[in-house]
Amino acid sequence: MTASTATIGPRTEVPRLDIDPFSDAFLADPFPFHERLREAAPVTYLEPYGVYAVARYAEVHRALTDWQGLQSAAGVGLSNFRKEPPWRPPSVLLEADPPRHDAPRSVLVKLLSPRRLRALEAGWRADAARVVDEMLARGRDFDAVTDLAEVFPLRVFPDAIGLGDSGREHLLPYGDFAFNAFGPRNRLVEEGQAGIGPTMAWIDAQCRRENLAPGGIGQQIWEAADRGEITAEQAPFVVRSLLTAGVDTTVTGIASVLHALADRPEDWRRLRADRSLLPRVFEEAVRLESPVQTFFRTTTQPVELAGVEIPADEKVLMFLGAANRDWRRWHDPHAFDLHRDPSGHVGFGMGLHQCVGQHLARLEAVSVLDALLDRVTALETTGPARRHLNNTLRGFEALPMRLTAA
Ligand code: HEM
Ligand SMILES: O=C(O)c1ccc(-n2ccnc2)cc1
Repeated sequence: MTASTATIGPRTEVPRLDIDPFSDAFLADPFPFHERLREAAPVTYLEPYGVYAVARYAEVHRALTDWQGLQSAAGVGLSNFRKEPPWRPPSVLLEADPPRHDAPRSVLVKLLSPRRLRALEAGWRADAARVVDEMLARGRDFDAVTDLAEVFPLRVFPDAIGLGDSGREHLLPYGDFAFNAFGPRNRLVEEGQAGIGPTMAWIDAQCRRENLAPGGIGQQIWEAADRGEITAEQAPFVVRSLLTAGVDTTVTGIASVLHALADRPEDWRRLRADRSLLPRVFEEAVRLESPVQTFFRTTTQPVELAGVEIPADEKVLMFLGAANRDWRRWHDPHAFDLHRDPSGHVGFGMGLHQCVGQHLARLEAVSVLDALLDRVTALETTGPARRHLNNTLRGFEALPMRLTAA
């Protein structure tokens, strides 16, 4: 590590670190790098990309909530939309600031609220039971990723949106590419780029009103446009945000919670006896594993952060996963603790852009966990987890496991 320092702000030096947060080494095992970033200073400067970085809880929380000083409309990836064109029309939520951000946000807050999702709950729980029964019928050994975490979201989410039956195989590759695209044009983006054309065309087609089934969330977005809550120009992009975010995130989230709970017989017994703990278990898994590891902001003016003045028009990389394991905020931060109060974690962001899909993600995860807890008395790993590398998502290729049927 070459850590030279340079006085960038008038008062506090900012360590310049030679750390590439999108290298295979970092993505495969971020924790040693998170430690270096947190302990170097509240604000650091990453030389490989010429961006500022925050990794401690306090500064990440500040960057997430100061949406005027650190905006999303210049992109929440490495690319600064003020300097280079985005790879696709920007998100009308994730890559928008008030006032443009407000109407699409309020439509999704309503359509994805816990109350609205309750209408889906019975069906999702029945589907989770079927998926687990099908798995159990194949024997004790399974892969928590390919047999469960990837199966269940694709079983329930496209139907909830109102997608047609054909082409759903495009959803995972599209999400994987979009989450890679928040990073630099590295190998992960290059590999995803090849062949993305037909996938992008399929995604764009599914956003059109005529391809969305009546009663689905997609159609409800178009009906919000009919009521003038959003414009007809915004409607397809609101649908697109759900297609982009709706699968890879929950696949990663479900795999993360199974990875956290495996080989913990005491916790498993506790949960079989008391299901009211499940929502908190999911939140603790999202804190500890942080399926979404990073997002950027862009300074709109000189911003003072922990005594450092960051000039205008600079990219600031927020290490959500590092903040969620900061000893300054969390007792025993690297431990999965069923009894901890995980509220305040930044795994779903914080403030204006906080994840509007978190209730849907939680309902999927709780449905799967409940179905497993009903049928299984022990969940053990039978081999090493294999990581799936992505510039933004921290997920798995494989999670070999063995279960003991009740
Ligand atoms: C475990 C699963 C998930 C995680 C960890 C996650 C994480 C996040 C994070 C960190 C943000 C904040 C982004 C920022 O501040 O720039 C966010 C925003 C968002 N999420 Fe999620 N997400 C998940 C699942 C979902 C799902 C399933 C959906 C949709 C069905 C979704 C839709 C959104 C949208 C639309 C935004 C933008 C909100 C806004 O800009 O106002 N997310 N999510
Ligand atoms: O509008 C988009 O394209 C878009 C919106 C939200 C996400 N996201 C990230 C984490 N949870 C959701 C990703 C893409």
